[in-house]
Amino acid sequence: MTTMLDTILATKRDEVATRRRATSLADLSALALAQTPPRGFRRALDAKAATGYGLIAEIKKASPSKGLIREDFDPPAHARAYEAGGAACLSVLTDAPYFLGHEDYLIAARAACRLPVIRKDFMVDPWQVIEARTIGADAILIIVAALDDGAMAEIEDAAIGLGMDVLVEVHDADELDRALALKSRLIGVNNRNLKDFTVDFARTYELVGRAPEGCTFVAESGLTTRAELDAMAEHDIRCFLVGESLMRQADVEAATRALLSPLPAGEGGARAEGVGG
Ligand SMILES: O=P(O)(O)OC[C@@H](O)[C@@H](O)c1c[nH]c2ccccc12
Repeated sequence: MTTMLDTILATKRDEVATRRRATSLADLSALALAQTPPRGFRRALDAKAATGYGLIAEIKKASPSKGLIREDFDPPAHARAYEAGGAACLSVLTDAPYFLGHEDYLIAARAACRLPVIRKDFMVDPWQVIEARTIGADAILIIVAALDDGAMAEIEDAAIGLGMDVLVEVHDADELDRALALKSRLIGVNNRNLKDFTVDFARTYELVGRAPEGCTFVAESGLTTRAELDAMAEHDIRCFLVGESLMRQADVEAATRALLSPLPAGEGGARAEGVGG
């Protein structure tokens, strides 16, 4: 069966082949090395998680499963709102065909704030990692389901060589084992199955217990309310990647703050109001 992920990856391979013809590796590498150094992505996330929740807030215009998410899409304004609301890091979708993303959105968002930024795209070739650095990305995503072990290691080494962090995304125990054979200890569990788009928080709960000490563990996708984050925290998960539910709010800054702010004293067991959920 051809899955959505297969389709996206096939398109991505064609796109990368075209881009590779337009710019030589030497030129691209020179551009990457001329950038200011990466902002520490994992460091920023861990710092926030030490005293609260570490949020990777995503700038996302549309998705294959949801269509258009944000009509008045404004990456620099969203970046400033996320930063003011207390996010640790940004994620910016750059895939155009399926997510209506663009490299320029990442450039504009990063320039508008001081947060580290992950390029959220489908990496199939180390060439894309160098390209990500030329637009300023501080981190990249490796989707374990999309790559064989050799390709994952090559892509990770390219990122490490440029001083970038790598978020390694898994959705089952086999993928987690393959992720842990890499060097990065920043692991994301995608609650959304990229093959059929179903969301299941149980995935995160199952896998967090299998991650060794010293991992930064990020729950990704489908998160909407403060109560959901608090439930995850009971399983020791303190880092989250949230896109759609924040992007649908008129006041992104207030919604981000509401998601992250501590519960008022005395409300211990009762859950605070969520955003949009
Ligand atoms: O918008 P959501 O449901 O909050 O999810 C954000 C993020 O986890 C999701 O966009 C995502 C996770 N992994 C990905 C891989 C590719 C594209 C997108 C994603």
